[in-house]
Amino acid sequence: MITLDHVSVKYRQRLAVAEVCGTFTTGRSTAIVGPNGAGKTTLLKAMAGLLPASSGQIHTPERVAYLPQRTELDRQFPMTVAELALSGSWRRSGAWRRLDRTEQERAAHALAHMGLAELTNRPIGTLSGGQLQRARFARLMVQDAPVLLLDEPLNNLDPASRDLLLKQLTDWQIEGRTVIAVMHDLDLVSRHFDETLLLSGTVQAWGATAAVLAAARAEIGFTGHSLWVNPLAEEAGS
Ligand SMILES: Nc1ncnc2c1ncn2[C@@H]1O[C@H](COP(=O)(O)OP(=O)(O)OP(=O)(O)O)[C@@H](O)[C@H]1O
Repeated sequence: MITLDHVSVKYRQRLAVAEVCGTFTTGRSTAIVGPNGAGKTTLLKAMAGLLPASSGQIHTPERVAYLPQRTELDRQFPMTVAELALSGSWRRSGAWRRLDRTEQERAAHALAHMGLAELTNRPIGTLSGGQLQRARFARLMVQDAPVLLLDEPLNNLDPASRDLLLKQLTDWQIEGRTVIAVMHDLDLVSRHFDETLLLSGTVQAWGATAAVLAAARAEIGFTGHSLWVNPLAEEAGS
């Protein structure tokens, strides 16, 4: 169970996320949704331990794996697809220790599962967007963490890659892992996530997906592409 207790996160003096309180239950999936600039990525990074909370407490008793948004920068690392997947075993093998056969087999299995068996020796810079995201998912599979924090995992993908990764999200849920993902596609959210956190600087709603999305649509017309006002952005005068 991950608990957020009055969590706020600032960039310099400016609040990006304010007073978030709530619980992510072990084994449940949660979508974090909200308009641009709502603080979704910021909250996920804070939960991954990559940004400090400026106030409040984040309790994450279990090990987390974090998938940042995909960017062009990802392609610029001089590594192969196999090396990317294998880097998920870092915690078990240590940065400089020789990687044993078990870890290599684990990475090969994850890549095959992601349909990348033929591409293992390719530099990641030569992959398509969908192939790269599948390789990044293979790395997550190798990490084998009980909690997955995923930032827009299904954005801008070809249909085949999207379906494959969606199935992987479902498999992780069936395995009892806690899946927390920033999502923009509310149809996918309504079909695949148990709970939804609607964020706009502060928590607007958090609970069962059907109820949160129904309230969001009815009360504020939030469609996933809305121009809904972020109160923290208003405060900052932007
Ligand atoms: N590194 C940074 N330095 C300063 N301000 C930042 C930084 N990263 C984000 N912000 C600001 O914090 C606020 C929240 O940004 P964040 O990226 O968390 O939003 P988001 O909900 O993930 O948005 P999107 O849906 O557009 O990805 C925004 O006002 C943004 O401009």
